Amino acid sequence: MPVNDFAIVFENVVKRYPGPHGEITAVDGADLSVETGEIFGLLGPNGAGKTTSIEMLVGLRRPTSGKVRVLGFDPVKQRDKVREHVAIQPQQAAVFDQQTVVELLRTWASFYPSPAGVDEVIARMGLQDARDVRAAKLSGGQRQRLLVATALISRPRVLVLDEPSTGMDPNARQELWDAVRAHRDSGGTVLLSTHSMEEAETLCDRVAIMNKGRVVACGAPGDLVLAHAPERELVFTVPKDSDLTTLESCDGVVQLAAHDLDGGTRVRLRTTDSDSVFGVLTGPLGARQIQVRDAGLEGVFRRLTGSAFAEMDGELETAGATGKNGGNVKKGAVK
Ligand SMILES: Nc1ncnc2c1ncn2[C@@H]1O[C@H](COP(=O)(O)OP(=O)(O)OP(=O)(O)O)[C@@H](O)[C@H]1O
Repeated sequence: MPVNDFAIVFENVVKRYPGPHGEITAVDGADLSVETGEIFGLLGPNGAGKTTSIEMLVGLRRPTSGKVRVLGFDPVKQRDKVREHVAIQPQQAAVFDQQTVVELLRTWASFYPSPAGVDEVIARMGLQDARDVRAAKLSGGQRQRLLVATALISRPRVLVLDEPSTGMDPNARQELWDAVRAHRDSGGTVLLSTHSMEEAETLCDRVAIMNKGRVVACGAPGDLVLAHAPERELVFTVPKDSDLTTLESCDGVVQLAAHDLDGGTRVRLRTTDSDSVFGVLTGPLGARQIQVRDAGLEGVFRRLTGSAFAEMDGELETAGATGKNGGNVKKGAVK
């Protein structure tokens, strides 16, 4: 796809800030491209460079080097064009506390030549009950949704949200997600930063994981899990005194723990090749109550930015032998 067909393009983007002990490299050669009509998530630990990237995207900061394009426009040189088509949720300070939700959105709508309908945006953000409530009296979640509503009022082609669900309860978050999806479904593009793996997995078509100013992985959440965190944990029940040696010798088995219960033996197994294990489970072993869990995006994130698969460790406290694949195959307590 030619560069101009992407809604957002970063090519080898570097941003350095002056610091007390020399320059700080906030973004260190980042490359990414966001297609028109997708919900794209930026993930990364604190200080990874997400906010700096967003600020460069909307023309608030100039890259030290590299190329940033939004809808084909240079956000620094063509800031007016970018303002016309790209909206970012404003910061809290931009909300006038004494205005009601409807008054405030009417004010925002007056800034644009062909704004969205105020009541339509109120409904889309689930703010009907708060329509005539002053901004000062809104809950944290309502206020956050109002900020996103002010961005939607301009009918942006690209909607940029910096940690939009912060402070929202599950219902408010669901409404936000529905509004973001509706924006995508009507042809818009969304770029959002988030610290919530659930938000990234549930909402985003693709995500980029940033670490130390670089994009270290990019793709659909499911594809990233397959590529970077292939381990699966399987928990199942087999008849008491089953011979587990065939299972232990399956390709990819990393760890196995077994614990006798009243109705059989409960087994917890970690493997990088669940297909090879499944044949044995459903065939000779006659396993029941099979549960499968992957590490999700959380596992990818940990692996690429720090520790790997830590959430599964510690649950398998057992003494054991070494399996065929070199990992520890352990037998003992399973909770
Ligand atoms: N105006 C600034 N001046 C100097 N350094 C800055 C400035 N803004 C950000 N930084 C530094 O640049 C790096 C990247 O910061 P940035 O805020 O872009 O990261 P982030 O991924 O958004 O982090 P968070 O998740 O905490 O918001 C950090 O080391 C930060 O301290």
